[in-house]
Amino acid sequence: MAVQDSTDVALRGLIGGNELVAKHSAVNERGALRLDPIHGIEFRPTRPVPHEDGHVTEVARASWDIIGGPIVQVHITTTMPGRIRAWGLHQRSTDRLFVVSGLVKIAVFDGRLDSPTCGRVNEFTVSEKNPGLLVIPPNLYHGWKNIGTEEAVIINMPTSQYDYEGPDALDLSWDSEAASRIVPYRF
Ligand SMILES: Cc1cn([C@H]2C[C@H](O)[C@@H](COP(=O)(O)OP(=O)(O)O[C@H]3O[C@H](C)C(=O)[C@H](O)[C@H]3O)O2)c(=O)[nH]c1=O
Repeated sequence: MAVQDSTDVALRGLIGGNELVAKHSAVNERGALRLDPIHGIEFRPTRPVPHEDGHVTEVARASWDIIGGPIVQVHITTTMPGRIRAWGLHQRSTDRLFVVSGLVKIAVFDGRLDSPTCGRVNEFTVSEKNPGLLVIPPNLYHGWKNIGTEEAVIINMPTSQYDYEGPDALDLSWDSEAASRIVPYRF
């Protein structure tokens, strides 16, 4: 009884201090993502299709609403284990990201003052076991961390071609003092 009492006191202490948190799933009972999306963000989970020698995973199809426009560039960017690439922001281009391999935590912050979801953060943990196409419209801070043990391979199909003379790519270093003031998210 004495043990129970002291456990109870310890629990109350933790709950009061917000240390003890409920372990929510990334999906709901129907398997859909449990997430309030940032205005303009879309995620289309993809089911790998088994065949006699492996799997086919669709990355993009012109018929999907989420694609939103023609594919003008496709590139692969990789991230080494433990590395963080953040925060990027495009003023005109939309990113269309697909994690081909590796385990990646992608975070997006809506700092757009005129957005109905201003201030919101979305987090997506994606991998070859949880694949999907993530569309990130312009003017959202975004980035990711490779939380796996292998080099992560990510396909991007931005809606504009990379402009060598005037890149539409702003960078706010994730470990800068400014980032800690502006973006309420820590990897
Ligand atoms: C897209 C592109 C880039 N580059 C050069 C420019 C930079 O010196 C270097 C890395 O560029 P960037 O960080 O834009 O590339 P990504 O790794 O694809 O960036 C991605 O991760 C970050 C976090 C984001 O914020 C971007 O939105 C996201 O696309 O490659 C080229 O030479 N050609 C190209 O087509």
